[in-house]
Amino acid sequence: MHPTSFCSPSAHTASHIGRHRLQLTAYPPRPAASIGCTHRTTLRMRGPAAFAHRCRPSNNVPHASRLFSIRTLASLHRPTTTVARTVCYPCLAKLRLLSSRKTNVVASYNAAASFHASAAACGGGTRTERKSASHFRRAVESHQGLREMVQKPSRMILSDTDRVARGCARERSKGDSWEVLGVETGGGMNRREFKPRSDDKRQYSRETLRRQQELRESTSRPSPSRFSQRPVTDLQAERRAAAARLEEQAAAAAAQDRDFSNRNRRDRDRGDRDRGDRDRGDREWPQRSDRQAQLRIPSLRDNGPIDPVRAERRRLAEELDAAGTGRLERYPSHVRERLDKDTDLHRREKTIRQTRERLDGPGTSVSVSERRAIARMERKNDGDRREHRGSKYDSDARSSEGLRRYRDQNLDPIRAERRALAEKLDSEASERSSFTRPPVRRFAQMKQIATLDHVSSRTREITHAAEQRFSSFESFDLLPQTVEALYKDGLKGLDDIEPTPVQSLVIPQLLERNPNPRSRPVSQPTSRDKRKNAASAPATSLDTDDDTPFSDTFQTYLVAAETGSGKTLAYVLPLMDTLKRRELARVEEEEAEKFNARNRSPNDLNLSNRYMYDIDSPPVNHGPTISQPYAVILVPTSELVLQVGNLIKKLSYCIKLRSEMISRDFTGAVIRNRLFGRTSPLDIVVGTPFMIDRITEANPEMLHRTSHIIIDEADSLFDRSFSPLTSAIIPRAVNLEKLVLCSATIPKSLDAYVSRKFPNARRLVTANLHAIPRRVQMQVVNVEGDPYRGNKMLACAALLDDIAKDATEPGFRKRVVVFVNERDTTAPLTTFLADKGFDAVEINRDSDSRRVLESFTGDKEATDDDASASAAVRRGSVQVLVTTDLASRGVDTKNVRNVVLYDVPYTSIDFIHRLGRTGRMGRRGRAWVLVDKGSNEAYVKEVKKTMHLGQALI
Ligand SMILES: Nc1ncnc2c1ncn2[C@@H]1O[C@H](COP(=O)(O)OP(=O)(O)OP(=O)(O)O)[C@@H](O)[C@H]1O
Repeated sequence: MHPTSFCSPSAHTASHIGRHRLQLTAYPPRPAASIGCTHRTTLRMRGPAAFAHRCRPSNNVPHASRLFSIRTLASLHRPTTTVARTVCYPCLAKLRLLSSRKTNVVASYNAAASFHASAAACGGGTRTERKSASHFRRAVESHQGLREMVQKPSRMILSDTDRVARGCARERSKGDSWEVLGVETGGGMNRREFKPRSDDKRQYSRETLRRQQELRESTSRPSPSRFSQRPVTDLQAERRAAAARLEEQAAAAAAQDRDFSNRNRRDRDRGDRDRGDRDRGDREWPQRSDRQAQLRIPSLRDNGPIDPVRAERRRLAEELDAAGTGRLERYPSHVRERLDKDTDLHRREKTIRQTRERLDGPGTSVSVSERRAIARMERKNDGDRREHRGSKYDSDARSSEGLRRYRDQNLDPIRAERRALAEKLDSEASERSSFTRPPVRRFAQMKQIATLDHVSSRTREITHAAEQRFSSFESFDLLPQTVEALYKDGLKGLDDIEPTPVQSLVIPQLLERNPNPRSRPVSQPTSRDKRKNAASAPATSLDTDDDTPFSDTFQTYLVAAETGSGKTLAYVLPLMDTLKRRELARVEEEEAEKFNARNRSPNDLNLSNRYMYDIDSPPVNHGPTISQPYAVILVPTSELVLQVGNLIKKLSYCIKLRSEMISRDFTGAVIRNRLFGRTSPLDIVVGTPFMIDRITEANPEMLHRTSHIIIDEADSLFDRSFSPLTSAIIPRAVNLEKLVLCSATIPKSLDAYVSRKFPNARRLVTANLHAIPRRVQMQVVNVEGDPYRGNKMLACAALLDDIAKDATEPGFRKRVVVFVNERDTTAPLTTFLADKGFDAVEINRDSDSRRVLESFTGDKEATDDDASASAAVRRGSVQVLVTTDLASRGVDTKNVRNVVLYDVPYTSIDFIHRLGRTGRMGRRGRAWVLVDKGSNEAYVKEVKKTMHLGQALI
């Protein structure tokens, strides 16, 4: 800013100032504020000589001269009692400057005045003004403070009188005097209040003190437990505390040292050099080495968790140091001897070389005795060298470098030992690959309701490596028809199909290449067996204390991967492939038998026709027999039966297998037709535990040929409500070979149950298990404040309206799933939303969920609505599904981008499953959580933070 903008002096100012040479008095409490001026200045003086001077903006007296005249008047009367009311910023700054420099104040005043005066002249002016300008330049050059001001003009400086007037500071009367509160300069962004400097200083020092205090407190906290999982800063704090302790010790030792030397000096001064006294002093004062031992840096092992490799290293080094101080103060005698000898040899050789050089030099006369001495030295050296021959000493060692290396490697046992240990530790550390800290569990609210099992980072690392191995479905050992079925029907319409992590991990494990697995004879169960089975059928649930493990005649797998990661195909593909291989093997066997029968020799025929009149007894009709599927897939709901059953049916078309679905969606007649009296054998049955349990309870033989049971959504099917049914089905499959438990979450209860009942189960979990993908964005909406004031339904409707309006998914009907906690909420919420113009449907046990879900799981519907459509039309184009957790598990809502959690889920498990309905298979998704005063907002925020960090929920 040009200086003219903050003052309007004239030649009069300079001359005026030049005439009056007054001494500026410093005012101790507020030196700057108490001597300034403004365009509206009032001076008040205490006592009988009270005086007031008022200077209005309209006043023609220039700025600097006013300043000066005020000072003149003030100093003529009683300067120490003068209190100016307000001060404009440039003057304040200058006067601060001046008052802080007590030397030659008059000259400085002149400089300040000329600074004002010449500022106007810079833009051209009268001769006097130009003269002032040169004066000003000189003044600025000589005056550091002014130079700074010119170089850095303040943005807060006022330019015209109106704003100056507006910028006058607020005032407050205090007794009979006026107190300067500060100077306000302008409004808007430039508004700022200047306080007297001394206050700033005090404030600053208080703040600094507070920070220092905090730092001291934090550094002197006790060492944390290894498992308290506090962030790294704690470790740093402890290190600092250790360092502080050390410093204290050092200071104490230094004080003792000083004390000791003072005492010695006193002794010396006293002339007391008696040996006895000195001995006494030595006895009192520990030896130096002991003191050093006392001051040894304490190991950081004692101060919380550090990298174990480093800790071990440090410990060993300390041990060695301690051993070295006591045992080997210097090298052992034999080492010392050897070293001395080496050094002697080296020295002698040097002397010989120098003498020889001297002898060979021109005109040198050497005495006989000298020649003899050299010859003696040479002989001795030769002898020493011969002595060393065969030892490790070689010519290389004669050079200083070689000697050092030789000492390092062979002679210094401490260093050698240290080096060996360091190498050992390094190799051990590299074997252990990398040290990974356990995941930081910093979330208190989540901890309180922690339900999920902890998967170690080591397991995650291993599985992550396994997930990377397969880049295409062809690289698995699948039958060609299986791969073809996948491309043509399973993932129809998708390009660049690659196995997902869970598929890479699971398919190779579940695939079976041996077409002739062990077969066990299946006997028809007697009524006694049935009774026994019924009695032994465990009514186990996750909570029962029945710890009897299931039979270990089959392999158990626990497969867990994040939602929407393709778990269904991960178990369906290897299952169908295995069944197809077995069928092909059976067909081959039968053909071979037929072939053998055709080619039997006549003798064999005679033998078989020996009893030619024997006839087979006619078949006894026992009524229709139940089909015995090779595999059974259990899922919790009839919606999932449809979803999984349809996928298998699609794949079966190419692979040529037979599959059926059984759920309450089908009538009894349909189910009977599907299971009884079939002409062709059944390969796969998909059903709910309820239906399969009822059928197999009456007809246990249905499962006698079953070699594979797959339990999808295993955490649900082993919970309190389903577990008795599920656990009863497993033992009925007497020929079971593989049991696969599949889930997106492993609750602690499931983990404990699997460990108890299937101790040999193999766990196949993906690296990202229990983590909600970052591609799902979650927002928390607090409905308590304006404009909703606790009206959650209104907040939900407003949210849906926003979704309807936004520019996402152009050209398609948007789909939103709204999750509620209680079944009773679905109906009123759906009605409310429908009243507001949304196309809202609910799904509960009584509604036709099949039709409803189809519209949410199918492909996206196109819409003609454009941005200019009315609000009602836009709302109508958003499909809203209001549901409980019924639709939160397994339902493949792959085209849903928006999920609203109307209620905060009770557990992390529900969070994962509900949010898992969006952002499936690498797609993006959005989620909103509505919180009111009854919800645990802190918990929701922790979940959000965890999602943001990409960590697993707990
Ligand atoms: N390799 C693949 N490439 C592309 N899409 C796939 C692949 N595997 C599966 N999908 C598709 O991903 C979607 C989700 O699959 P699926 O339902 O099996 O997930 P999920 O892990 O069982 O989910 P949830 O835990 O919610 O039950 C399905 O639409 C499926 O067709």
